Amino acid sequence: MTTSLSNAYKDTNIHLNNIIPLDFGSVLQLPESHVWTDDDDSGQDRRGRVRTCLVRADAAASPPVIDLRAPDSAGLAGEACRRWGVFQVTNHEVPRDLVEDVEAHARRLFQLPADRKLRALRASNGVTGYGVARISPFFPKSMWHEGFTIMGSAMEHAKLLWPHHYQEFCDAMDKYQKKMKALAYKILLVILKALGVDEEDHDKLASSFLYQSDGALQLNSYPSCPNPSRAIGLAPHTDSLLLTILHQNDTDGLQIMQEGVGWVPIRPTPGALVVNIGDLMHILSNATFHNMYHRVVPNKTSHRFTMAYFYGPPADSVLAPLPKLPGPPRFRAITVKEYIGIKNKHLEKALSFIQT
Ligand SMILES: C=C1C[C@]23C[C@@]1(O)CC[C@H]2[C@@]12CCC[C@@](C)(C(=O)O1)[C@H]2[C@@H]3C(=O)O
Ligand SMILES: O=C(O)CCC(=O)C(=O)O
Ligand SMILES: [Fe+2]
Repeated sequence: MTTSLSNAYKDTNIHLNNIIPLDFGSVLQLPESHVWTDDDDSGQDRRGRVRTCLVRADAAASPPVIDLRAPDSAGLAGEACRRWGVFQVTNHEVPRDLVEDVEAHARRLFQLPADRKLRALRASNGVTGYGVARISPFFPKSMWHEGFTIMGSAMEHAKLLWPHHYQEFCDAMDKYQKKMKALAYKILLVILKALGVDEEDHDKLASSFLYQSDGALQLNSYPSCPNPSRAIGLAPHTDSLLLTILHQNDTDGLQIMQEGVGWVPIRPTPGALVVNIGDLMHILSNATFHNMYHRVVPNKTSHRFTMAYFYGPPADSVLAPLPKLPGPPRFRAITVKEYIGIKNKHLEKALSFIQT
């Protein structure tokens, strides 16, 4: 029997219940707790600096936008994963009105008064509900961000937010997670193909844990910020699982670190979804695919809303570099739960603990 993905995050040593998001609606100035300097965002690693190396959008090449119906989508995705660790997809078959509906629900949620949102605060050892990003304890300053995490049904926390009117929210989240799961599976197949896993192998691997992957949905809000050049929306990090599918509203903010170049913005492209490679896919690809190191910066005048769907195998699955790949394996085999445990202790250094 497999253990669900949520199990990988339960009872870890991250305790967030004493860190709560700021009441963004009530502040006119950037509080000292949210002022970042170049040293504050380095976390466990010095690849990132707050603002000093943002490249102009037009000065750098950008990750590609790939049409999922194109016959060469696997080749293009493979190239993008090797070079960037991220690409955008169109023709993904997620209806535009569903995306808009979920975004509208997210807006409604984050616009609730602070005391109402705190009713749904994530429990100290829990995974779901309202609160700050899980990476918060690794950084000395607070982020200009609030989030709401869902795994499966959102009912438990939605009832606390809207005691009589939670059903519509839950239905929209269910519908969106179903669509995301199907899309993530489709993209997983495209990426595996790019790694040389062909259809024949799929039959052999049909019962593999990879194909039993599931997801978590994170609604993110980055309110407009009185002094965005000194604040951070989401501190630099990599996502831990196989891949993440992100919808961003029309407000810029997401940036990826490209070695030797700097922070490159990933601008919202109408109708496209951003797909990025996480740590587990980096392991599976024997480090040939980048696990995208990224951050979010806030905006002076507009409010950024995003929906991130994190996709990964059951907690007790064992992951290792795919055997077909050339070269000696660069990582030892590890369960998803063990990896998340290491990440929750060591953040960006986690991979170095499992290098061979
Ligand atoms: C399934 C998940 C991935 C995530 C932890 C979570 O339970 C939901 C939030 C996700 C997030 C978003 C911000 C960065 C990140 C590293 C974090 O701390 O929370 C990711 C987590 C992850 O990729 O492990
Ligand atoms: O909101 C964004 O643009 C990115 C969100 C993100 O990186 C995350 O939730 O892990
Ligand atoms: Fe992320």
